[in-house]
Amino acid sequence: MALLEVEDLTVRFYTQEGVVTAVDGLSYRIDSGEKFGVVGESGAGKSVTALSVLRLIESPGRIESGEIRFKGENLLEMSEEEVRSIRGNEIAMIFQDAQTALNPVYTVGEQIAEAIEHHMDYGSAEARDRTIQLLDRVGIPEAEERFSDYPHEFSGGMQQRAIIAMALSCDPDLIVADEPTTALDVTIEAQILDELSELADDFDVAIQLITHDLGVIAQVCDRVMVMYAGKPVEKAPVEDLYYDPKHPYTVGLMSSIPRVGDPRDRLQTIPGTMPDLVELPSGCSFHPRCPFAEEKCTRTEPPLVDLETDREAGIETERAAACVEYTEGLSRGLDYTVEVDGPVDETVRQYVEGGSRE
Ligand SMILES: Nc1ncnc2c1ncn2[C@@H]1O[C@H](COP(=O)(O)OP(=O)(O)OP(=O)(O)O)[C@@H](O)[C@H]1O
Repeated sequence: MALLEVEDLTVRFYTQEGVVTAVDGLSYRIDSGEKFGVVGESGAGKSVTALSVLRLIESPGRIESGEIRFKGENLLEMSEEEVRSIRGNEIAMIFQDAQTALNPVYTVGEQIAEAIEHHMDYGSAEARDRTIQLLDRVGIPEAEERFSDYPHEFSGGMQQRAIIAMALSCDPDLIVADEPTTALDVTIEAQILDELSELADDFDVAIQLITHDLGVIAQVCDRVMVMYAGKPVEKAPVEDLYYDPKHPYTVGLMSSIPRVGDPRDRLQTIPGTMPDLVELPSGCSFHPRCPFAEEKCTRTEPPLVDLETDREAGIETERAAACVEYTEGLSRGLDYTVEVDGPVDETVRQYVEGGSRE
């Protein structure tokens, strides 16, 4: 059984500008111990998806429909109390901004130990020992001494490590990590991603990793879902996505990953911006930005198609894409080639060695 199954999830925000459909009929699954990536530009609906899984959508937002099954139980039908006991316990979260996750008036160690005492029913000495072990395990040197440091005495990278320790402290089954390393220096980012990936294996915890950066996905994830304007446009095992992307938007995201020896000194981005979610373009939402778009793309909204069965993709799908090419067929087809130099999971490291991000 999958650990998490999201089925046909729709989330809307009722704003003064109109009704924003931030997530639209989204389905996916994450298996136990699996590292699942969600990627897309700003406004794709990645964070809203993550907040839905934690049942943290607040007014003016509303989960309109769908099911979110965690270990077979629909989170959307649970009482607030039941959800609270799952949150932070069986499902932990890591957000981008360490400052909001760590309370400045308590020491780092106290905060983690308190979470352990609260969720795991440990005594204070045991909780302290476990905290020190965890701080050490996430790569904080002299963990015993650093237990009594305040958050401001930690560097940004160390704060993020402490947050990872906090997330792991209650032995969760799933960690939802939303842009966990975006605020960090590129070299530190690569180190922390490596460790996160290793820790997930060691602790047998699944990860839903949210990022706008396919290089980050490459370093950590097994499978990936690419989102655009609230919908999945492609789902694939990470290697397949890199070597053989099926959706033009994925190809656009890939061209913004720098590579070693690449003469470009700035990231290429996909021309145009994410559409207004109150009023999406007709047909395929990506068509105004798609270099392969034809007239028919303005008429038909392509469903996510399972590329192995040619049927509409369900939550179990391994390889799927939502492009007119896979339903009606484009008259000129999708004409691109992809060149990947070296193993996929070294992409990030290569570019760290190759130069700076800007
Ligand atoms: N509190 C809110 N009020 C109104 N609209 C919201 C709210 N939160 C999200 N939205 C809408 O949902 C859309 C998707 O937001 P979401 O944060 O999930 O995007 P994202 O893919 O995570 O991008 P980012 O990387 O910028 O966080 C936003 O563009 C916005 O229109």
